[in-house]
Amino acid sequence: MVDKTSDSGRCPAVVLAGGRSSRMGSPKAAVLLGGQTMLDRVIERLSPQVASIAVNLNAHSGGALPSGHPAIADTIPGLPGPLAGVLAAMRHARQVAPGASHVLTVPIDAPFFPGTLAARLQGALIVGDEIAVAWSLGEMHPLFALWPLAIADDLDSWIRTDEKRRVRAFIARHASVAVDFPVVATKAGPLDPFLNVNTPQQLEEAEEWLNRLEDSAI
Ligand SMILES: Nc1nc2c(ncn2[C@@H]2O[C@H](COP(=O)(O)OP(=O)(O)OP(=O)(O)O)[C@@H](O)[C@H]2O)c(=O)[nH]1
Ligand SMILES: [Mg+2]
Repeated sequence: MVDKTSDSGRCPAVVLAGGRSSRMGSPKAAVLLGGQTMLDRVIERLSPQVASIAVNLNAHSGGALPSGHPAIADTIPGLPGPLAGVLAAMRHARQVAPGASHVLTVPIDAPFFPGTLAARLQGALIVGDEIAVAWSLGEMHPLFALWPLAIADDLDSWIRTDEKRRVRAFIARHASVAVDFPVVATKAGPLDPFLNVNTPQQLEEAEEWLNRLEDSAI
């Protein structure tokens, strides 16, 4: 059986922010929601859950961000798609947390993701070497996942050969467990905790949810 976690009992995490943000029109990491950048918001939500946080910025040449978290480039430059970021996350985790069996990934554009994300994904591992993936409302959220570091070499060769590089297709190659997260009950109705903010209009909607949520802890 593989260790479910790092030595601290918490896993390392990587925020996936290496996309083009073409629908938003400007980098989503720097977009403001409730007066805070999306990156700061995601880091704030993730910090109590994990052992360490790095940020995948695709072609970024490395170094630290203003928040002090390391920025990591894709390990295979020029291959589009989020799996390039997942691979970079696996390689990074192997370096910074040699005892860890998995790395958690969280995309930059889902500002209300659960505060129990890491604990519930880790707790769902059965044998210990599976991918644990978040679901809500009957839909898979494949970038909210705990990835076993042992499958990094398989991902490395698979993304070089499979042109579509679909995240779901890669998950289907391996043992996985699904973890269902409930909607968040608010006075204004149910909120999908994985609400995705890709466009300026969705950003406005997220701002409205934030105002409604002011009194309710999520
Ligand atoms: N490293 C890396 N990450 C990516 C790439 N494309 C998408 N991602 C990440 O995958 C996640 C989901 O992708 P999208 O929601 O489509 O984000 P996006 O590609 O920035 O936005 P669009 O250009 O509007 O599709 C985001 O967290 C991105 O940062 C890529 O080419 N390389
Ligand atoms: Mg998105």
